[in-house]
Amino acid sequence: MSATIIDGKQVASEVRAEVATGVAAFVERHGRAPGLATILVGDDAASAVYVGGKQKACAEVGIQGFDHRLPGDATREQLVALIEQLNADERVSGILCQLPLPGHLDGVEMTNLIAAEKDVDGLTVGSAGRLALGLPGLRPCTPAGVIRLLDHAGAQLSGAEAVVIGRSNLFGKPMAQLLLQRNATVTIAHSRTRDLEAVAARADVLIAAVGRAEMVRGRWIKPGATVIDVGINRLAEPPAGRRSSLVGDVCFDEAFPVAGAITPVPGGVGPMTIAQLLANTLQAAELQAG
Ligand SMILES: Nc1nc2c(c(=O)[nH]1)N[C@@H](CN(C=O)c1ccc(C(=O)N[C@@H](CCC(=O)O)C(=O)O)cc1)CN2
Repeated sequence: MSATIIDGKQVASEVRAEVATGVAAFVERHGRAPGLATILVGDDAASAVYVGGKQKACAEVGIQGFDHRLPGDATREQLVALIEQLNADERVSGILCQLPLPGHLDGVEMTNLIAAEKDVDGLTVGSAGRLALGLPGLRPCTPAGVIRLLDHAGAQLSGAEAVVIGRSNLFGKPMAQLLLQRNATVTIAHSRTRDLEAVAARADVLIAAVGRAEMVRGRWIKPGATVIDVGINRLAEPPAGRRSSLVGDVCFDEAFPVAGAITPVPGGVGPMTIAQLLANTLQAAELQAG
């Protein structure tokens, strides 16, 4: 038996359709659209693609986009001034600062300047604290998107052994918190974890976010496990028999015959990040409107 493929593009399009309906209702009630301001500092090619995708997605669901670009040598003061301006702008319901920032700027410090009610990335200290305490709030987009995919796949989370490989603020830590809220038994594994393979092999739900192409091999996977691949690694050319040069952190061809369900790369977790951002922007607008 081989795995069911969890189609992130399809689930993301369902989320986008729900958001479009919600935005239309918001416009009807308030006579204005929710607004999302994106900030891109520098000219990192991948970040520019992601920000472009976010702006395009806003337009498609009726959210007003504000696309702010600063040069790669922008000063801390310039970025602080922009965030403060957007915090005060009533047309802006949500603000996100695309990560990573250039090395001279501190992503944690800058993100944390975003007003709590506009923190649609869910990355400020306040949002992270609310998540850790189990209080309602805006949740980081990729982990929230993964929960939606797991629910779509019918994964049983309560009581499940969940292993998250990766401990970033952007993904691993909030992912673990969301799984804990769903009563999973959660392990966060990382580069210093002893016998990572054995830890991974315990998982009913295995989530890989390590940033190393195809590191998770088929033998690491418990038969029937749900495998979520958060990695996006661009190879010089597509692997044999594939059209895309993007691969995940999981060796898909080895995992597919062992897993019960698995996300592909591309077309798995990635599309959920932007869909969830749209949902968070609508949620933020609704909360601000009272
Ligand atoms: N402030 C933030 N910065 C970053 C975040 C974030 O959530 N907030 N996440 C990532 C990048 N990211 C969004 O910003 C993102 C990554 C991947 C995708 C996506 O749709 N991937 C596609 C493949 C696209 C390609 O061809 O490269 C897929 O997996 O199918 C969307 C958004 C880091 N920074």
